[in-house]
Amino acid sequence: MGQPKKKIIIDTDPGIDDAMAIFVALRSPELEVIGLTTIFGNVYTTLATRNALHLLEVAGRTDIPVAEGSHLTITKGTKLRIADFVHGTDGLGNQNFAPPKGKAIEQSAATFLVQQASLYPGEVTVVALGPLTNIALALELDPDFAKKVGQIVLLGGAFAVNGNVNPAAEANIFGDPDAADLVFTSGADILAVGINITHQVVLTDTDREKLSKSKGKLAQYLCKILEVYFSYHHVAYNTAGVYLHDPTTLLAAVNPSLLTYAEGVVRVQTSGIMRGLTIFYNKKKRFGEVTEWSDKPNVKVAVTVDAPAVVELVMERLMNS
Ligand SMILES: O=c1[nH]cnc2c1ncn2[C@@H]1O[C@H](CO)[C@@H](O)[C@H]1O
Repeated sequence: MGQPKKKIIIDTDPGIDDAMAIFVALRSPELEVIGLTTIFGNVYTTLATRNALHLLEVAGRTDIPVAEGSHLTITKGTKLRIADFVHGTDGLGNQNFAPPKGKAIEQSAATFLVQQASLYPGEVTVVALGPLTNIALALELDPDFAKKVGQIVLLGGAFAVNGNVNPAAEANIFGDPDAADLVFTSGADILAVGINITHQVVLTDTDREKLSKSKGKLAQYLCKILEVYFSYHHVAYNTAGVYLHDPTTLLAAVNPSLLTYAEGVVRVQTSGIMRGLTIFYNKKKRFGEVTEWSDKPNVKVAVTVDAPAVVELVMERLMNS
């Protein structure tokens, strides 16, 4: 008998790298995926829900519930920035798959998150792969959510590096900076994986070729949808490979020793030209005056990653899938 499986809920905006992360999760014996919740980001929320249901059907895991998340930011903002230019207009590499047969459950994402965290206090890990609106709504819905949730492992922020939306902001934080600031200062056990980490984790053309030789159904499926993601990286970053944002974050939840992290306070810039900027206070200086970082709870921010080990794990779990 091994360790008990870690219960996880993946909050997701699928998304090509989300699809990879979901499949890696379903192929990780350490995890029990107890639900998917959906959010806008790579696509609008309605399409994120459709894609989440579709991916579970592809993987033969329609037993896993999907709860639809917010269509608006936490401040009821409707002007959303959608990264369809990264993932294709359908979010899954312009493959125009048939609509899923299944439906989302009645509960909203926030209600589902609160319910599961209350059902299994301290045991549920939320892996947040999109803007943090649903998590912030869960915190608003239940003031004890921060205490009840086991850990929130989130893909977000650009810590001491440029963003990917603009030099200041990373896409998930930019998607809902007010929600992100609420989550970072909530007191929950948070591990943030920023693009300072995920830009080190590259799936190369050679890896993709290897994946394409796999007989696995999921590996074959991913090779199809990856084309658009590779083209975008080639043009935008001039790389012969793609960044494994979401799979890296998922694996951080499986095996935290793939990363090292620092502890301190994170605040998010919510307006102006640096909207979405994440600033980490490392607590090295004791400031004489009260700052916006004073008396806020610590979070963990990843600072190094064993990138070859992450790529190897992703490949290993997908090759036989
Ligand atoms: O250039 C980009 N603009 C917007 N979103 C992006 C870009 N590159 C990747 N992502 C998406 O945003 C998250 C990481 O920030 C990932 O989910 C990734 O798919």
